[in-house]
Amino acid sequence: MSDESRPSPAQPPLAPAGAPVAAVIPAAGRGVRLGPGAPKALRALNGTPMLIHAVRALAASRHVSLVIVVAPPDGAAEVKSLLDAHELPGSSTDFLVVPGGESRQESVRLGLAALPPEYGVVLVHDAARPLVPVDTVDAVIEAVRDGAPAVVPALPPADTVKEVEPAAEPGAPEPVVATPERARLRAVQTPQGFDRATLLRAHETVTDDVTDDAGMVEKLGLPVVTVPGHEEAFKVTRPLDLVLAEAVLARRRLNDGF
Ligand SMILES: Nc1ccn([C@@H]2O[C@H](COP(=O)(O)OP(=O)(O)OP(=O)(O)O)[C@@H](O)[C@H]2O)c(=O)n1
Ligand SMILES: C[C@](O)(CO)[C@H](O)COP(=O)(O)O
Repeated sequence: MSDESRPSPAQPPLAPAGAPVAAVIPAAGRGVRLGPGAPKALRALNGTPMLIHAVRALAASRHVSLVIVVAPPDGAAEVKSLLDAHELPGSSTDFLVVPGGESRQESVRLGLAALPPEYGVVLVHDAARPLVPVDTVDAVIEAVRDGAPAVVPALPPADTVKEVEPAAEPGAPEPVVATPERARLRAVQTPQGFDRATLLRAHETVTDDVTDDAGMVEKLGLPVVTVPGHEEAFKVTRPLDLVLAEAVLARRRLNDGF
């Protein structure tokens, strides 16, 4: 039998079951769309900084053993103090804080530069998604450990989506170019989960502007899969999102004393 016709041995999973999991939390954005104030990740939700909610959400997974927080460029010391002041009772998760960069992509890259070698699975989670449920975090981890190089939590859009020719002036009418078939569209959230080598390669090689890390893996030509997202994993972007986040926290307090 020639080498070519011999059946190839099964590929080992990229990130085998039990591979240690680290999470990078980009938290260095200004939050321009939220309006004037402190950097978005440091603004309070129910009296606690949004970033602390996000860190707790990731550390709630028993699989996550390291969280790397990417702080506003001049705010690393403040973020370290915040983490010290908001201990996570019963958690064995370790923390690192590094200063971030000009763009989300650069902030994630700076976080990855601090990643110790033993972590085979890496999650990237927006500080601006402070209320993601632990089940969503665990579903992403499970899919990566099952062999997917890149995993994104996703939800079907509630609205019909149009492709337009963007107007030069904000608010000017925009010609509609197409109506993509809604059943094939998904709105993606974080945490996005990756086999470590895949994510590092994506950040080393892809230089185009992208809005999420999975998009970089797509540019490498590698498969990205979705798992079900969650409505509470929404991104706090505009002022109304703060109202919604406070309402979700109030409902959790009523339901389970969180
Ligand atoms: N230079 C940047 C820009 C963004 N982020 C992080 O990326 C996540 C998603 O970005 P987004 O919600 O767009 O945050 P901002 O960039 O802060 O928002 P805006 O565009 O309104 O300023 C946030 O957790 C944000 O802190 C980051 O770490 N570094
Ligand atoms: C990564 C992300 O949250 C996935 O939906 C999103 O792409 C971030 O985009 P933003 O424009 O930086 O908020």
